[in-house]
Amino acid sequence: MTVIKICGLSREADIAAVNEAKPEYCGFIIDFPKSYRNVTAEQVRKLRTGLDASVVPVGVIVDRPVEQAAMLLNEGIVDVIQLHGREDENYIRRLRKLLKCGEEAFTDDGETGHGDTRQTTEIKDCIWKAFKIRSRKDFEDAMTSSADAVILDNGYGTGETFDWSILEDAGVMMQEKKFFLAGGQKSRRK
Ligand SMILES: O=C(O)c1ccccc1N[C@@H]1O[C@H](COP(=O)(O)O)[C@@H](O)[C@H]1O
Repeated sequence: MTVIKICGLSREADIAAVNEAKPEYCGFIIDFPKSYRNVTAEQVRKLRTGLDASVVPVGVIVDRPVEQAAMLLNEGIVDVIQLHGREDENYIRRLRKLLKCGEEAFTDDGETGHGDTRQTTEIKDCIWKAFKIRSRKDFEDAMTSSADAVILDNGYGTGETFDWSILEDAGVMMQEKKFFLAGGQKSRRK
């Protein structure tokens, strides 16, 4: 299944545009001042109130403390966190432990302690990890990540694609892991 994320929202006009386009996800670049799309968590909290409920908000962070990543999810500022720096497997493990949803022990029949029937996947698919792809090895390493989804990207919002020929014949691997192809996406790209 193909899903779309529109990233870099910072103004109410961006929210209005996303509400019209209705991608599955939209992204906010949080506390990364080098980006002209940079916003604070407080701005996201406010912008989110105007977001259509069908669009899932994603917080994009770069090498921020793990406690901040957990706070953004636990306080419901965003529903998904996209780790776009040098965060490693240890970081992802620590983040999972800090998540409130992680405390909601699932019973054997897959229900939470609150008696609701949410599926495990809905609750846990909230950690994405971005990888800068320069070689086949970069791609293969990305596919072994314990993140719930991986972002295959050229860099930090450069607006440019990486060499997609690296993914040639990778069909089977790409069926085993949720991934996003990022960087320089154009509506008419084939
Ligand atoms: O968009 C940014 O400014 C940005 C800054 C720091 C880290 C990630 C950033 N964006 C993410 O990068 C990819 C590709 O974006 P683009 O197509 O190159 O603009 C995307 O996932 C954004 O979320």
